Amino acid sequence: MQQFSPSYPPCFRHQFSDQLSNNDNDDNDKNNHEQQDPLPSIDLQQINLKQLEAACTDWGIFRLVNHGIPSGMLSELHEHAVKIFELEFESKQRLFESVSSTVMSYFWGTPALTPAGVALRKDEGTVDYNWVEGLNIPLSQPSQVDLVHQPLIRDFRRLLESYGVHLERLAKSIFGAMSQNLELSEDNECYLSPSTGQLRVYRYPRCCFDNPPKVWGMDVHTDSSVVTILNQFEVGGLQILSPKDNAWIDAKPIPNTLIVHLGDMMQAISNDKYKSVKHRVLVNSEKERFSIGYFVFPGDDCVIRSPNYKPFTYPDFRAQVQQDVKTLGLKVGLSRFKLTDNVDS
Ligand SMILES: O=C(O)CCC(=O)C(=O)O
Ligand SMILES: [Fe+2]
Repeated sequence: MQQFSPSYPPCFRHQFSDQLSNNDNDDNDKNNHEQQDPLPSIDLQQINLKQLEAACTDWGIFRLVNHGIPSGMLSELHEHAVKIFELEFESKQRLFESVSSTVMSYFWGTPALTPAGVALRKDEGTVDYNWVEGLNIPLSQPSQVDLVHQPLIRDFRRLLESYGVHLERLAKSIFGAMSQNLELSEDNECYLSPSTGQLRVYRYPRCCFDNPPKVWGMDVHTDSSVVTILNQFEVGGLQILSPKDNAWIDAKPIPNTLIVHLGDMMQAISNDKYKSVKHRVLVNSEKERFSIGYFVFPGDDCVIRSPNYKPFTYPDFRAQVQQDVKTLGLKVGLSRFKLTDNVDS
């Protein structure tokens, strides 16, 4: 029998036999290098508007190549993330209690957070954990990083800020090209507000259950953002629901490529022409998985006007999502703002 690491939150510390259980993801990992990548690919240095349009309408997700982020920066991010998550759980909690959530906050069990970075759970009922722990880093806040006395957090925050500068550049280019395709006017510039950028660094602990119920690293959802730019390190597990044939497909990690998801705000901005793609993360019994997501939103005062929707702002949307998660335990999403009775599929 092996005991899971003391760095895991107690609810993830299960004993398991060395003989590993059947896990969907084991097969995925083995086949990762053999399967052909099904996702469309966009070259950031020469964005082909036609290809981008097809990726946005047919898929709502694409792989970004030639993004210009040095690979050394990505490995450094990975090293820092490992170092922090590997701290003993109780010291990790104490460490994050000592810094402001405007710098970095720590959560586990759910990716749903309040604007202040606190994990948001359903009021009552079964506790239904996602097998994930994470760090939330709002890039919008003046970081005050010089005032942080914890070198581990201070240095990681600095590195994340440099990474954030690259991501802002990427998000602006992608959004600019999508705006051209959608013929958005200059009045709609506020639809993407880089000051809302936020990073999430995740560790998906190893997980082994001999018996279902099935546990998810992150269960099926759409992102609320305009766009999400995701970097997954080495270990796969991300799956997307292909809008083409409604089948789950692996979005495997390929070195030096990033994954771009269109989020709910982009679906609304495009009046449902582009899709906010459904995705989920599988658990893995053999390896821990790390990823970093960048999420960017419309400006707080920016009203989204789109024929299929009531005019709404991102804070209206976020408040509705938070209320639904608290009371229903799930995000209802865009259908709350639709003018017709057409509920999202
Ligand atoms: O870790 C991943 O690959 C995906 C994370 C994700 O979907 C999210 O944070 O919304
Ligand atoms: Fe997501």
